[in-house]
Amino acid sequence: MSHSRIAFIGAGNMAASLIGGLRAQGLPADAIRASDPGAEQRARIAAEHGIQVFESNAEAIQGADVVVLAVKPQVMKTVCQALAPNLSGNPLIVSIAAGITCASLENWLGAPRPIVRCMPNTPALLREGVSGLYANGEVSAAQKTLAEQLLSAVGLALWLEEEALIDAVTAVSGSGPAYFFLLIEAMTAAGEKLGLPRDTAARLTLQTALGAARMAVASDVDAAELRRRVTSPAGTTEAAIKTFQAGGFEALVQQALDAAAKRSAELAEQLGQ
Ligand SMILES: NC(=O)C1=CN([C@@H]2O[C@H](COP(=O)(O)OP(=O)(O)OC[C@H]3O[C@@H](n4cnc5c(N)ncnc54)[C@H](O)[C@@H]3O)[C@@H](O)[C@H]2O)C=CC1
Ligand SMILES: O=C(O)[C@@H]1CCC=N1
Repeated sequence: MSHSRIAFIGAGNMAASLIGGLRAQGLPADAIRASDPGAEQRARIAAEHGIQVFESNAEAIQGADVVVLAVKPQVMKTVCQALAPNLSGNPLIVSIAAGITCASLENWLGAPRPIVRCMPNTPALLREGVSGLYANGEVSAAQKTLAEQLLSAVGLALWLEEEALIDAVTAVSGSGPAYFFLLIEAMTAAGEKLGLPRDTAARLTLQTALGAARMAVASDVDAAELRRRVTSPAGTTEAAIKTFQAGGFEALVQQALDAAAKRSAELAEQLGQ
């Protein structure tokens, strides 16, 4: 990574997280460029990270070893078709867009190209993200290492053998932070209904979420065993868990993730044309 030049197309939230992670890992500012039509985004990212910014995508990719596509899925086709004639030196293309396949990218970029498709998540902002990565057949071993270094700058990076599994990764971890936020919202509201001041209910919930996640990550036993250790026979936890299970909690989680994975595949179908 130390000698690679990286260009970001789109300087929004995910690009800012990735650039922050790369800078924190010691990649020099002059190795990173970014382009965005938004003057505000350009000014913010330049001020925050000291990198060179461009209004023109074509200018930003000059001399790049890695081009990171960090625009919304809906504009990806237009962006790629405009980039295609300006790509020289066959850089590694890294796409973080939800629901855009390697086949669509290859089609829009106009030639077989080394492409790594990733699904990161927003905790990347705190370098606590996790990403699933898939490399097409054109990607060299050195380029795979580059992509992995890029995504591991903001968290855990896990390779996938099949591109279709990106839909499952999107369902589990891409959208996943929102499920935990929903549980945090619901537990805070329930604590308030039980009589706690809102702020106390929120702080109890948040620290419990953090503590439970840290315990589960650090532990050498699985989550089911950790749950059993909290659950005294005929105690309070058992009363709550039985209520979750009577309401079909596990089946509901499966249905929710099935819906997310299905939507990811549908988006690929719709946006890939
Ligand atoms: N937010 C999330 O939880 C996740 C997002 N992603 C993917 O990351 C990608 C970026 O998402 P965010 O950073 O959240 O969006 P964002 O809206 O913050 O950033 C996108 C940026 O692209 C810029 N842009 C628009 N048209 C452009 C063009 N023609 N050329 C260059 N830049 C252009 C916009 O001005 C904006 O700054 C999306 O494809 C999304 O699917 C992936 C995983 C999780
Ligand atoms: O909701 C979405 O479609 C995107 C993809 C993963 C997280 N946000």
